[in-house]
Amino acid sequence: MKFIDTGLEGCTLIEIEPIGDNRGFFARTFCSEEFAKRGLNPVTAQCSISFSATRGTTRGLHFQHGTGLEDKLVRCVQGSIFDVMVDLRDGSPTFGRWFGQILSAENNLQLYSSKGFAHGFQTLTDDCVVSYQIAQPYDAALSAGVLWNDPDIGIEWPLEPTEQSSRDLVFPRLREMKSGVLP
Ligand SMILES: Cc1cn([C@H]2C[C@H](O)[C@@H](COP(=O)(O)OP(=O)(O)O[C@H]3O[C@@H](C)C(=O)[C@@H](O)[C@H]3O)O2)c(=O)[nH]c1=O
Repeated sequence: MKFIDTGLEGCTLIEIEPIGDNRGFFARTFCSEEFAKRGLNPVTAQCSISFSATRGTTRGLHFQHGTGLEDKLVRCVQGSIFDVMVDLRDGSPTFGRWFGQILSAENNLQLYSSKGFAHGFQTLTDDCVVSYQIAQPYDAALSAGVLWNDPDIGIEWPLEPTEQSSRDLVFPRLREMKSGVLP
């Protein structure tokens, strides 16, 4: 696995390194020892997947509050997505900045963010499957979000959204939040 700096401390791009042979390939997508060595949380409390049928489906931007703050590893295992992490950490020198990266079943890239980031993505193909590995359990009571198109964040989404949840459309803007998210 290669660990690649994104310019946002706490957000790391990870390139998996497939070992190919006559059958196909084998690759590690996670290794607790390597994660711990690089300061990434090696705990896995939950693995989840989502399926999005339509290109342009946009999910997020999500985070959990307080004790629910998440360390999250995201991978696209079918199709292709534009994946985004936003730094919401109070006092962070990169507060409010975002990092976006295309993740696909083919490009071998995964995106990791530590506590205090919001996450969202947009599907670039139909029939996308996104896989998550998260260090904390889901807690609906702590689940929160910030508006996907907040102009103060200014994410350059590649497509006009097609499908979104009603909840995602009414999240507050960054400037309406009382404070950022404390890691
Ligand atoms: C995230 C999540 C949702 N749910 C339930 C709540 C709801 O009934 C249904 C769909 O939830 P959502 O609408 O929140 O699903 P979705 O919008 O796909 O939520 C996901 O978005 C991306 C951007 C992330 O970063 C993920 O961590 C997660 O927040 O699944 C769980 O039971 N466990 C979970 O971990």
